[in-house]
Amino acid sequence: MTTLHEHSERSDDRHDRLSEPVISVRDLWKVFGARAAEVPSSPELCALSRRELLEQTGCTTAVREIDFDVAEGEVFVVMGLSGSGKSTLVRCLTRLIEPTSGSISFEGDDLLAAGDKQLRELRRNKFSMVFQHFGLLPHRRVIDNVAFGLEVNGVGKAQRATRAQEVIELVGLGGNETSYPHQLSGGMQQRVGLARALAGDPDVLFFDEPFSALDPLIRRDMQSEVIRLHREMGKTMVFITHDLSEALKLGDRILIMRDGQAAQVGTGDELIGAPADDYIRDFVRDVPKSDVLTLRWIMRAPREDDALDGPELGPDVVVSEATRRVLEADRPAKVVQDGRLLGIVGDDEILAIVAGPEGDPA
Ligand SMILES: Nc1ncnc2c1ncn2[C@@H]1O[C@H](COP(=O)(O)OP(=O)(O)OP(=O)(O)O)[C@@H](O)[C@H]1O
Repeated sequence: MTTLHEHSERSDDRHDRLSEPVISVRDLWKVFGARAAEVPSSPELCALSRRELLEQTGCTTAVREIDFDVAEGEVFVVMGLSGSGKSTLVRCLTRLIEPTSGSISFEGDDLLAAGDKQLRELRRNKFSMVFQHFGLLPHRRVIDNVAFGLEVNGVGKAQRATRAQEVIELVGLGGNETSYPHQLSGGMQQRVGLARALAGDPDVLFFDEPFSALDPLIRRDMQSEVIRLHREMGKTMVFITHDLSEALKLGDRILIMRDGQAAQVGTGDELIGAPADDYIRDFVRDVPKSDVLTLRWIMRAPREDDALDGPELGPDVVVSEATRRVLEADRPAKVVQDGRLLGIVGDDEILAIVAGPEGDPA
């Protein structure tokens, strides 16, 4: 499994970004089938299993009672197994699929009330998508693929060439402007996809399993690239994946879906440190906890015989990064925030996570 250090570097500024949500989803349902509209408000139909519902009504509930907010500048990951409803949910957020019921607001406006014209505007100026299969135009050079959205939006030739060149450099594709997609590797093609998505300076980037088709090493490069771009540009991102390590690496918060429902929404350390149920516990079982859990999760109250002059560390420092300092010190580390002692962490707390038995931290 990949190490998750990038995630930990990112977590420090996570708490600084509380603001009005960019996207706000409440009680969202998407049911497929002729009788779809009946399902959300019918206690009898809601009580049926997926299979029973399908047999009795011909309907499939892909998204069920989902609530979440995405904050400005947040990377919000939607993850789950195949068929759990990830794509349907995210397509509802851009109205590529019409939800059956519930509400979605985008930048404070009711997205479900938007007419065709408004939707076109939103898709042109506010949303961008990056897909698994790149969606590049084969007969256009890299620069023309990147500039395509700008061209559609009526941006003049000189201006779109300048902007396309800018984003091409940004994603590390400088020198490949005149290549055709088939002349590029999968990773480079996906960089073109990224550049194209960034060209119009959207408010939100939606990623639908963008790296699933790439080799593992290229995939890691691309994940790091997304983290770097996010650091540089601070864009709000909604990212679908079925890969937990990818979710933990990229996500400020992660929504884990199961059979259309939200099994848990939380930060990586919340999912690992406080799994909502056995399903999540099982899901996160193989994650190296020391790479995700922070000192906040393992600290304990000081005892009378504890020396309180050990090294000071913040509560959001990841265990794997604190390990050496704690083990090298001859007294426990103090977990301190804003000058306040929150708890202490000694060798035992560290070793229970780094070397300890499989299972949840105490
Ligand atoms: N157009 C449709 N008509 C009927 N059922 C659908 C339709 N689209 C999706 N579904 C069903 O809704 C459920 C959720 O599908 P969805 O594609 O959103 O899941 P997913 O988590 O994105 O899966 P994957 O990772 O395989 O893409 C599945 O049971 C799927 O069969």
